[in-house]
Amino acid sequence: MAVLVTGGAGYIGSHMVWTLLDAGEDVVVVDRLSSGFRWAVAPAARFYLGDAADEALLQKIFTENDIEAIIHFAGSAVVPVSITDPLAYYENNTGKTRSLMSAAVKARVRHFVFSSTAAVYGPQASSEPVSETAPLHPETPYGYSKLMSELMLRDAAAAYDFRYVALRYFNVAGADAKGRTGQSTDGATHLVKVACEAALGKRPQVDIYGTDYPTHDGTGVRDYIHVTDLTDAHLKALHRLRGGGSSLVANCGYGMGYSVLDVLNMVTRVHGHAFKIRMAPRRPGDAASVVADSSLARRELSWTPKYNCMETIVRSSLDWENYLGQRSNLDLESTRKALAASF
Ligand SMILES: NC(=O)c1ccc[n+]([C@@H]2O[C@H](COP(=O)([O-])OP(=O)(O)OC[C@H]3O[C@@H](n4cnc5c(N)ncnc54)[C@H](O)[C@@H]3O)[C@@H](O)[C@H]2O)c1
Ligand SMILES: O=c1ccn([C@@H]2O[C@H](COP(=O)(O)OP(=O)(O)O[C@H]3O[C@H](CO)[C@@H](O)[C@H](O)[C@H]3O)[C@@H](O)[C@H]2O)c(=O)[nH]1
Repeated sequence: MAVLVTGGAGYIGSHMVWTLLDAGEDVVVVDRLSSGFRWAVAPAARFYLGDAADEALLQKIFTENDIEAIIHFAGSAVVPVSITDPLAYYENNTGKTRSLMSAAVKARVRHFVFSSTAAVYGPQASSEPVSETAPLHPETPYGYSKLMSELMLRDAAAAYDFRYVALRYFNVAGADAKGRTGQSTDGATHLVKVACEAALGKRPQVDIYGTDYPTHDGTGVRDYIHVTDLTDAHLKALHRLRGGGSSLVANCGYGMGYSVLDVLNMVTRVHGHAFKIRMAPRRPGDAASVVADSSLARRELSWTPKYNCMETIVRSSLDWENYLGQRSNLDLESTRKALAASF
């Protein structure tokens, strides 16, 4: 029996593949490499290049492998782009999730774990910490594209022999403790990645988007979760579904809020050198503070985070950024091309 990981060449998906392999699972990946990298996929996983909604490709994957569960990461994840190009987000995040679910139901794949997001709550999430029963008012097409997928999962589970766990991620950061993978996307917008790049001289500075929020220092507060704790929650979700547990929607965060300045100070401290910081206006769609009530995931999934420490998150991110810097762009590019040519 194998687990199909869609988007397994991306940031979170590539960590999921290692978490599954470390747990002795048989892993199959499908990824179209729009933002992921072939070299990021652990060699022991079987890789299919293509779209996670391509019916013929999925049919081939289901025929060639005994897929028992799907963990679905493939999607578009840059929130501001979802505002300028909403239809692309509804297509890739909602329409293609529907196609994948339909193929799963037809092939009798009964277990599905889905990448959802804290963005489903919207800006009123400021009354912290936010639990799963909070009103769902996404501020962006990205949040709606994920919420609509959650609703499809709910209805599919009511109608078919199909169960799911949707995990609403808060701010994912950090890299594999063994240095096997990390966040490699060019032009990333996530704060921890941006700050690590600036610390290592890959960017001229970090802009702080808003200094007048009603938070302890005026900058935005978020709940940063280490990517390996997140993938461990997915593994626990898989165990729940296999054990006959009911479908579940649960937050994944630590319940600890850090401001932008807190994060930048930690990067400076761990790195050992200051880097340039610039005050900038608020970014559209940003909430003042978003912190998880994660008691449901801890209870229902028996999930106990192991890396819930900002210093650990930042250290692993800096280690990965250093590693990327040591491998020249040429090296990464030629690895990528050579692998792509082999398909
Ligand atoms: N990073 C975060 O903070 C965060 C927070 C909440 C939710 N999420 C969700 O988690 C998932 C993974 O995010 P990530 O940060 O790893 O992003 P990522 O861009 O690094 O990974 C996405 C992967 O999916 C692939 N992909 C995209 N569309 C595809 C398609 N139609 N078919 C096949 N492959 C496709 C990309 O090539 C990439 O490898 C996304 O669904 C995202 O919305 C991320
Ligand atoms: O260069 C930067 C980048 C970010 N920020 C601030 O840092 C905080 C975190 O921003 P970012 O890392 O971009 O994450 P979010 O906008 O909070 O969104 C993330 O977290 C959401 C869940 O809460 C996910 O759904 C999204 O995919 C993911 O991008 C916010 O206050 C931003 O305004 C800056 O000040 N400067």
